Order: sequence, then structure tokens, then C-alpha cells
Amino acid sequence: MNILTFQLMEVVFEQKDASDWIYRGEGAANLVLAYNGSSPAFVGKVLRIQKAPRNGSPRYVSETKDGHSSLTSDECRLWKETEDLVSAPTREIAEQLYVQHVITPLLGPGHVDAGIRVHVSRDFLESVEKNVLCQRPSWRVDAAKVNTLCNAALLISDHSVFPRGSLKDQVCISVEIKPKCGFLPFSKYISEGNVIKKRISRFRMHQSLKFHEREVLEISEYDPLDMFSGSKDRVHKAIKALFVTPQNNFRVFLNGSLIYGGLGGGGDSISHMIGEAFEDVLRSVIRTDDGLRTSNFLHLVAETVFRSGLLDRLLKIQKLDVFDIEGAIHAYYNFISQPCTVCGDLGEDKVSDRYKYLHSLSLDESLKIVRDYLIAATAKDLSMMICFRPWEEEDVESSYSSVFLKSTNQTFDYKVCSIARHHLRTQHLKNAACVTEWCQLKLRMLVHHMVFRNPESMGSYIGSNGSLLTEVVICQASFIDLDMKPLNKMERYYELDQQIVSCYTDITNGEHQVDNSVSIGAYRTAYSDHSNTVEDASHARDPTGNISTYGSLIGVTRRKRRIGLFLCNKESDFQLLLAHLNPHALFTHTAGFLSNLSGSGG
Ligand SMILES: O=P(O)(O)O[C@@H]1[C@@H](OP(=O)(O)O)[C@H](OP(=O)(O)O)[C@H](O)[C@H](OP(=O)(O)O)[C@H]1OP(=O)(O)O
Ligand SMILES: Nc1ncnc2c1ncn2[C@@H]1O[C@H](COP(=O)(O)OP(=O)(O)OP(=O)(O)O)[C@@H](O)[C@H]1O
Repeated sequence: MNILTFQLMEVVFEQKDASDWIYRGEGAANLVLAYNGSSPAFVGKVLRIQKAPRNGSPRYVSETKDGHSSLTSDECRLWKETEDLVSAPTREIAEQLYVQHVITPLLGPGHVDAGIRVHVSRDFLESVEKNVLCQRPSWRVDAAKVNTLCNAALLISDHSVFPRGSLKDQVCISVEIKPKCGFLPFSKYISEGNVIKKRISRFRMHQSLKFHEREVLEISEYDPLDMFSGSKDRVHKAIKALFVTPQNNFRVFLNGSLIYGGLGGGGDSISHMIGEAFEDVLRSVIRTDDGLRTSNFLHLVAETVFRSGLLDRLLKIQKLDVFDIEGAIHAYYNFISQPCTVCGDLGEDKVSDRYKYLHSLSLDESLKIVRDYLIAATAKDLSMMICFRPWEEEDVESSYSSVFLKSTNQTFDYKVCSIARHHLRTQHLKNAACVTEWCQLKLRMLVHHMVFRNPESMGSYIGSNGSLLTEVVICQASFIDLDMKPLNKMERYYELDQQIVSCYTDITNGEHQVDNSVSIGAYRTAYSDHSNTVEDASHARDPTGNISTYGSLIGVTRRKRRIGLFLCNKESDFQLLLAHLNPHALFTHTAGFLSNLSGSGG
């Protein structure tokens, strides 16, 4: 443990410190706060604090009265090879060690900050909870609250900005991508009825279920198979799709503040800085003509992701899931020495030899299958953060490693290199490039003569002096949300998998008709230009006044014998209302509204 680590661990955040921490975002399990105070020790840090589910939310980790939990005895057996982890006094410490000893070596130390635990008082947590309440998405508030029984939180580098000292007054744009599972399972343990899993990505099938259960407003255009394809064009396609349907898979931050994407996950309203505003923000990083910056920015993100090789590394970890949950679940029951409920449900005569084989595996073999499955689960759920800032003179002497991105007429090209600015100026670019390792702590990407495939943007990076050097951007990539998945989630993984496939199969068989074309079109039109929403047409003519709080109809979705309306309130906040209502009931109960609908051309 170094001195800094030790000092920080001695810190206790008290009630008076709460106002220094502002809401950054949250997931299912943690609330993340960014530091807004002036103490040098915490500038450029975020605090990740645990949440506790409210009643009704699923819980996979049991807690003791002091708010702590520990690994179960089965989990201790599972992670026995990682000694420190098993002897950790609390689950939180074990999770931090899991990031350090299991995940970091796999992802590469340059891209992970396992964080430092700091003490937090109950008053601090209560104040923080109060302060951020109004910024939290309401469905996240309903699902979980700050775990005020917990007396520690994790202090981590704020990966949406550059480390203190290098930021100064510079603008920093960062992108958060949750790429999800990037391969099709190939396991022979996938049952015949679920063979669709070998053709359609889990993400895409899960979208249908989420849409069906109204967790998302529309089906994402994103497919992780594009992102992980290794093809530059498909990575670009994936980034564009994420931009169109960001859900909880894509966010953009400006100096740490969210400017694009949803705050707390897939179900919340999306805060978009749209159109020209987004273009304007990009001005400081992407130096090109108005109207071209967004597309060039997406190119830049795609190029960075593609060239970084980070996804290749991630994919390898995801592929530790060799058996698929349909195989791993049997190993799980072996491992916990419980009767296999999957085989039990099938009945003795239907249990195939393949499953019998799995049940004949030794404990150690079963352990490995389950452990690898859970490590892969972490890799399927993590996010990458990449931040960009313009390259400055002072960067010449910095200790960053560099990525040199050089283009020919049509494509980007770069090498990992260290480079001095005068070399760029004199255009002796090849001489300047000396290849170094990618997996350095930070990355600098020097974008030279950015000429994209789109001919319209060609030349847009040629500077006023005609030099080839026109745009230089520095970037840094990190992984976040590397949590250890609880062992007892295995059953949930199996159930969810079955649910996803069955919903998708029903849809393709016509059981649930998902026609979201209308809703997608309307939604997209609405967010790409707010002035295009049907401005309060329904409100103005609403005879009962009941609908007025919802504002304007912006889309209709139709499923078999059921329809749903996407409405938009005055703040352009999209709501899915009345979905799953029988049209007859809908008509009876909202006759006034439907007449407005026809009046507004709906
Ligand atoms: O199962 P999935 O694919 O829905 O992933 C869950 C995520 O859902 P999403 O990415 O929106 O589909 C889910 O994300 P959201 O809460 O939906 O933002 C969590 O990341 C969850 O992990 P954990 O329970 O917090 O450890 C994730 O659960 P794990 O499967 O990673 O355990
Ligand atoms: N180190 C970091 N730097 C900057 N932003 C961060 C960092 N860690 C988390 N965030 C922000 O906070 C959000 C929530 O964090 P995180 O994903 O770790 O929560 P979680 O509850 O563990 O997520 P999940 O739902 O996947 O379990 C992220 O989506 C990201 O926007």
C-alpha cells in the first residue's frame, strides 16, 4: 500500500463534506458522485457509493445489520485461488480485490482504476442522498436508495475528464459506451428450441423483451456484433446506432457534465443536447465546418474504438463464457451441490446425455466453468470511457504515450507512437512515429489530416495555412463498472435467458407483433428537432383536462390487439402511456384524446 493510499483511507467524509459531491450518474447497484470542491486530493475523482434495493427489488447479496455483506461460503470456494479476495473482511473489499486481481490483469492495468476505499459517515450519506434526490431518475429512486448503513465508499478517478494538471482550462469531451456481449454463443449445450441464440445477438433479443415490458421506448438500432466485428465500417455503424438510440449504452460528457444520453439507465428520459447545440459543443475539439462536427465526432469515436484494440481484449474475456448459461447452470448446481432444477424440470427421460455429461464433471471442473462464466458476465456488463481533448504545446513533454493517427485519402491510419509537435509541423510524420505499447496508462491520439470516407467532409481538417496538421486530439480510455457478479445470480441468468429467447421467438412467430416503426420515426423526429413535436395539440383540445399533463402525442405503437401511445410532455420528456390497453378500452376511456389525435393528424 503506498502512502497516498494509506492517507486517503484515513479520510472520513462527514456531513459538512456532502455539498462538495454532485450527482454524476448511477446504475442498478451504485450511485456515483463527482467532486466539486477544492481539495487537491479529490479533484478529478468520483465517489461510488453503494445503494440498497427498496422492497420488491431483487436482491442477490445479503447484508448484515451494519450494512456490510460478505462473500458466501460458496463464493469463497469459487474465488479460493485469489487468496486475498477470500480473506477480505467485507464483500466490498472483496469486490475491490476482484477488480485488482482478477479483472485488471485481463483488461490491462492501464485502463482500470480499482479505486481506494474511503470512510463515510452516516450523516454524509444521508445528506448526499437528500442533495441528489431531485436529479435521480424516478424509477431509480423507486428501485433503490443510498445504503446509509455502509461506512465506506470507493474513490475512483473521474474517467470523464483528464487527470488533474492536464486539464487546466481545456475542454474535454468524453464518451461512455456500454458495449454488452459482442459474440454469438456457440455452445453445444444450447437447446434446440433456443438455437436462435446462435444467430441473433442477446442484446437484440433482449431489446424485444425490454420493449415488450416497456423498459425502453424503442428498440435500439445498436448491435454489439457490429461493435466487436473488427470491421471499421461496422464499428462506425455501431457508434452511429448508439448515437441514435443511446439508452444506457452511450453517453457523452462535456467536462464531466452529461450532454447526451440518459442519466441513470435505459428507462429514464434522455437528456440530449441536440442539433446545433451539440455541434457547438464539439467546436472546441473537432475543428471543422458547422454541420459536420457531429458526424466527424462519431467517426473519431469509432476510429478510436476500432484502433484501440480494447474491444478485442474485452471480447476475449467475454468469451470465457464457453458453455453459455445453458451449460454453465448445470455446472453451478454441481458446484453448490444442489439438485439441478433445470434437469428436474425436464424430467429424467428428457435429460440429454450432454447434460448428464456436465453433471459428471468434477467439482474443480464445475468451479472453473462457473468462475469463467461470472468473469465473462463482468466483461459483458462493463462500460468504456474515452475522453478527448485538443492537443496542446505543453503535451510535447508530457509522459503520455501517444497514438499517431495518420490518414491517406480515404482512411485513417495510426500507429502507437511518441511524437513531438515540430515533427508534425514539418510534416515529416513517418520519421516522427516510433511505435510503443498500446497498453500505457494514458493515450494520446494525434489526428492528422482527418479525411473521412464521406467525401463531403474531405478537406475539412486542412488548416488555414494549408498544413497537413490540422487537428490533434488527445484521448484516454478506461473501463468502469467491473463488479463481481454474485454467484447466486446464476439462476436469474438462466431464467432471464429463457425469457429473452421466448419473447423473441414469440415475436418472430407473430405472437407479439412489434411494429415500432411509427414510434421510432416519431420519437426520432421529436428529439432531432423539438420544434417538430406536435406542440400541445392534444392539450389545447383536451375536453377533460386529464391528458393535459402529458402534452402531445408523438407516436403510436401497435402490437397484436394492443396499442400504446408515446406522449411528450411540455419539457419534451417522452412517456409511454396506455401501452397494452385493448384499443376498445383505450377508445372508450380516452375518446376525447383520440379525437384530438385525428385532429392533429395522428
Ligand atoms: O442482464 P443484463 O444484460 O440486462 O445486464 C444488467 C444491466 O442491464 P442492461 O445492460 O440495461 O441490459 C443492468 O443495467 P441497468 O440497471 O439496466 O442500467 C445492470 O448493469 C445489471 O448489473 P448489476 O445487477 O447491477 O450487477 C446487469 O446485470 P448482469 O447480467 O450484468 O448481472
Ligand atoms: N470512474 C468514473 N468516472 C466517471 N464516471 C463514472 C465513473 N464510474 C461511474 N461513472 C458514471 O456513473 C454511472 C454509474 O456507474 P456504474 O456503472 O459503476 O454503476 P453501477 O450501479 O455499478 O452500474 P450497473 O447498473 O451496471 O450495475 C456510469 O454509467 C458513469 O456514467
